[in-house]
Amino acid sequence: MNAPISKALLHALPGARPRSRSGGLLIEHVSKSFALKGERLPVLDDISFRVEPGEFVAIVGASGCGKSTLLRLLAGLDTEYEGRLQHDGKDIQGTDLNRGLVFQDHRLFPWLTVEQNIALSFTNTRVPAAERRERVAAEIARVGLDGFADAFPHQLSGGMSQRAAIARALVGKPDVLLLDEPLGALDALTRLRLQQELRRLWQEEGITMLMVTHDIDEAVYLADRIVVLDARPGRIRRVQEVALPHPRQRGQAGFVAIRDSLHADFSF
Ligand SMILES: Nc1ncnc2c1ncn2[C@@H]1O[C@H](COP(=O)(O)OP(=O)(O)OP(=O)(O)O)[C@@H](O)[C@H]1O
Repeated sequence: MNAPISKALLHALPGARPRSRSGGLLIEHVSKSFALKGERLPVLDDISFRVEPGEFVAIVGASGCGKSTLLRLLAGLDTEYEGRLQHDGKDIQGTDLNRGLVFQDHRLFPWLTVEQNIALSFTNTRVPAAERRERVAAEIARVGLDGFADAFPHQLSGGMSQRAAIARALVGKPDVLLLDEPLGALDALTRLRLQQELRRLWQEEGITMLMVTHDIDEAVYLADRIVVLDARPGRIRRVQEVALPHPRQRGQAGFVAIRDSLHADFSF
């Protein structure tokens, strides 16, 4: 009989992570337009792709091609669109704690502490107070903010604020994290550090991640697949597979080749 692989050993294997059974997303023939000065402005045109449970997918594309719009639709923040959006086979009809959302700006309330900001995710839920406290403390520890539960946002660095925002999304135990340029406002070193932490979180928890980023290097470092969008209206140009083991080495030939081919998509 084979000995069971310990969790620690499983995580030591390059690219290995717990197999997820939930957290699949279906985006099928999705189109979206906005009304602007009495005219329809088409923003997304016939977008179709799947995100498998536990997969890390990045979306890249020129400014204004509709990346954030697509993420907002998947979050359930906007329900006016054509086509079909499903999470684990169910139509997305509004926001759900099962789909955590992290934005570029942390959106923490300045008058609330880190702990209180994270606990806000439980608004309108029936989670008992003791369990709330326990889960908030666990997430604070998980994102490395031990000792800062009672700090206010102005007492945190940019990176710490983003960690708090990630903890707020995680406390609902989502099986999907929707990340809209979550590291875009950080300095280069903090950004590299948080990229590693996001990767570790993804590998350890098996949460499906769908991340919008302007940073091609970041997309190649993290994602299994990269969806490249064209602009006006947003259409899928191509989907790039990244079959490289983790942790990825940015100077490695395979990494550089994929990064260069993506850069070529955006050279004019
Ligand atoms: N509520 C809105 N009403 C009207 N137009 C909108 C609205 N939200 C977005 N748009 C338009 O939709 C287009 C896509 O916007 P979106 O923010 O999704 O792009 P993006 O790819 O995320 O851009 P960026 O990379 O610059 O963040 C833009 O032309 C924008 O002006």
